[in-house]
Amino acid sequence: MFVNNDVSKQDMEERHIVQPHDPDHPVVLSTEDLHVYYGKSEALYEGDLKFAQNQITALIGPSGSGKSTFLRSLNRMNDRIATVTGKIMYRGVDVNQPDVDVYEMRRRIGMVFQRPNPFAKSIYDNIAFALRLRGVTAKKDLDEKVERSLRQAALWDQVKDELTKSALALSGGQAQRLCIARAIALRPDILLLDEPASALDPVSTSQLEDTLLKLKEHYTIIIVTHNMQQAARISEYTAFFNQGRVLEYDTTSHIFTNPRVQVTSDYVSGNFG
Ligand SMILES: Nc1ncnc2c1ncn2[C@@H]1O[C@H](COP(=O)(O)OP(=O)(O)OP(=O)(O)O)[C@@H](O)[C@H]1O
Repeated sequence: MFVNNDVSKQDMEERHIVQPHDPDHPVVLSTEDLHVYYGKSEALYEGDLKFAQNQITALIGPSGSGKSTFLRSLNRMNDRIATVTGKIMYRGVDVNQPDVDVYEMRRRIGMVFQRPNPFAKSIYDNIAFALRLRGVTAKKDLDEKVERSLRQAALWDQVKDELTKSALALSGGQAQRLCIARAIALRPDILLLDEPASALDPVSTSQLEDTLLKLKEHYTIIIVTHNMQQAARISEYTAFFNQGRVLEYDTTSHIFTNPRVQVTSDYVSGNFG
């Protein structure tokens, strides 16, 4: 009756995966036969997903279903804590190979975490820090890049007169946008966000969503969220995870208005568990 853990045979038979295929938004990242193990315990089974350029993809599903495990594998944040097998194809290169320069890869595939984690430095230096490490030292260049990043993260107008102030004095929503500015300062291609609004109030959450909608003009965004309305509001594609498997993947409108898998339907309508 049951295949691994509590995924029922019915869920597996109903499994419905529709990969994006839009010529205007080609696939930039895909996983093939991705499995993740914490010790001997398998946390992710066959995560095969494709991600479309300049689109937002939401990863949803109950707690412990493997969303963060999947997301963190994409730029190898799980390297030290898990065994990740399978391919992670980024623009034709399997970045899950041992000879890949992980540091450089993470410049292209950046991440923003659940809790805002600004450095104990000034607002300016939070962004300039990584730029300097990468050899940007001329003040004019740094100023330009700091401003561009803060503008894209919709924080510039609020902080432009206090760039030397400690980042630790920012509100939660501002601090999270600073972390986004920090991530985009290096001009990544893909932005991974792990529940970035979970610690924010509704106003800050709404501002963050507006920011993400603008950022998708420049970046491909993959976001883990527990907030169904948020997924519905901002994403073009949604993947539903359950018990370490992707049970349904489709356009967000399909997932929310016409889900094919019963457990997806139960989850998005709040009848789960
Ligand atoms: N560092 C770790 N060591 C061991 N097991 C882990 C670790 N991180 C996650 N797991 C396990 O892997 C499974 C998937 O967890 P994961 O955090 O990916 O789920 P999730 O869907 O993101 O959950 P949540 O929504 O609560 O963040 C769970 O059984 C979890 O206990």
